[in-house]
Amino acid sequence: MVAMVLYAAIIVPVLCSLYMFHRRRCCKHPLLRDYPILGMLPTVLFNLWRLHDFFTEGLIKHGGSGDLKGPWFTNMNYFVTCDSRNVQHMLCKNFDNYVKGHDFREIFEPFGDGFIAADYETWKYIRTLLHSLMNQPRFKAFIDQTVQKKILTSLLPMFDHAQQLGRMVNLQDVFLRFTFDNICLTTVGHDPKCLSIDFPVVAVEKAFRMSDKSIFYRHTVPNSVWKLQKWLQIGQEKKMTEASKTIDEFIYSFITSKRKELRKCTKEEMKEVPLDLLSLWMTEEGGCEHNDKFIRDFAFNFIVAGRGSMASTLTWFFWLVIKHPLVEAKILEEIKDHFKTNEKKNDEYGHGFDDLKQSVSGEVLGMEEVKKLVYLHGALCEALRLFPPIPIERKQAVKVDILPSGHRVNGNTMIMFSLYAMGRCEETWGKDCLEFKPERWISEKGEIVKVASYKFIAFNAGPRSCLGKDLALLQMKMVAASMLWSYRFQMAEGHVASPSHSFGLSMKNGLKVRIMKRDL
Ligand code: HEM
Repeated sequence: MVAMVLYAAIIVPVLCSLYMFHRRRCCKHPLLRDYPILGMLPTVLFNLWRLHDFFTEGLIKHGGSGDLKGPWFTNMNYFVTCDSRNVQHMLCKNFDNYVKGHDFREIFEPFGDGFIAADYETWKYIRTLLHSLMNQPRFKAFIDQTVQKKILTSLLPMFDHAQQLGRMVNLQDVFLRFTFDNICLTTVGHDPKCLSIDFPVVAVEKAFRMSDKSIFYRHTVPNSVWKLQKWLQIGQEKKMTEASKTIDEFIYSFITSKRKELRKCTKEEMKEVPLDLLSLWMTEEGGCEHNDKFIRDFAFNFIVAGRGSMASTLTWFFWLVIKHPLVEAKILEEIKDHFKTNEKKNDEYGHGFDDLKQSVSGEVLGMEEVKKLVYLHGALCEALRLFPPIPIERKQAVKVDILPSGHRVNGNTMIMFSLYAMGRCEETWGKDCLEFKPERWISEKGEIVKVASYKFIAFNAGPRSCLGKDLALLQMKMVAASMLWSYRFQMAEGHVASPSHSFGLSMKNGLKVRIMKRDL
């Protein structure tokens, strides 16, 4: 017995020292204090309430990059960076060496083989196809008309109703509902009508929110924990399974009905099919030959890509604009200068659409019209710089590489880059980087200043950059212009804006506002 205790007294410290030595070797550039066994977890938990700002400060203090180590045995170890040279290297120059990887696909399992989680040939194939579909003028015209109708028939009437009743409205919830209806119309041609005056609970929209939550949860615990929960079907994993079932039923029902309709069509009739993305894809050469699961993954990924990011940007944009009345005044002045002195002409969608515009109160501008609103564009870019909807992205190195900052990454190193911190770097944005200044986006000639995408990173950079960037900016300008033109918004008393603990950068407790009609 005594021998055993003596043996343990020698072996345990030796093992601990070896472990510490190994840990120091692997963690040459610690970002935070590395505690025995628990790693950097205690410091992260202590600062959870201001995580993005905390990481921004830490990264800037350490020259833009460093190691983040999770507890022992969890394998939650990352190289973290906000150095735009590293990001340019990973996303553009040495793109092939940095993939989403197997771990990402496991965590993002509901995304299946869709473009968000896929790598290599599968990703390349879908990207090429999407690029050609999204660039068709008739698809852009379809989105333009869909958004205008949605603003006129759902968004503005809902604000009118709330304003008449003197009700507070949670703008974040409104934008999530609006963008969900809108992206469902764009993807499958169906309006789930989440945005209406009674704020209904729509099962499939609720399921998408739950799926977001579950994927975030998987980032916060070791893989073994959520996998065990999934196997036992308990906790958040049980909710994920239920949400996936609802989402799948929703998407598969459209795939089945579209297949049936298309089978009946002659070649000539094919040209007249609806212009939603799924119909367009399924009428492409070979489009119908993909199996249902492949088309389901495609639709799921597109709905996710087009939903949360716009809702998040609009929420932070309105919060910033409400806090900066001078910016609001300049946006209104710009709209007035361009449109309110002349008769607006917008008859390209025919009589039916014009009749609709006559029959509802409120104003809406089309995509061609909002292109002229440079200051509003700058204000939205500023919101995206300070509050990128996807605040952190992850990549996995395939082979050993030396980053421009001098850090070495090994094959399989997990890398995170903070888009949030990159928008707040003094070297890129100057001493006033924390200020909301739409003017920084406008040149002396009155044009939008072009910033390299690996610096203005909200839409990602390189071959995997956002395919919906231009459409998203135009749609958000249409929404913002029509809302600001007709209403004034006042923040609820005592409202504190802080990011919630979620995968996207949403606002904790939403954005509650009082609405007043604007007299111009
Ligand atoms: C404010 C709005 C938006 C922001 C900030 C944004 C941002 C991003 C980011 C950061 C990525 C890279 C994701 C990754 O690889 O992990 C991405 C990809 C993508 N986005 Fe957006 N997005 C927005 C709106 C949209 C909209 C409205 C659409 C579609 C109508 C869209 C379509 C796509 C597509 C198809 C990709 C995949 C590109 C690829 O993997 O090759 N996005 N977006």
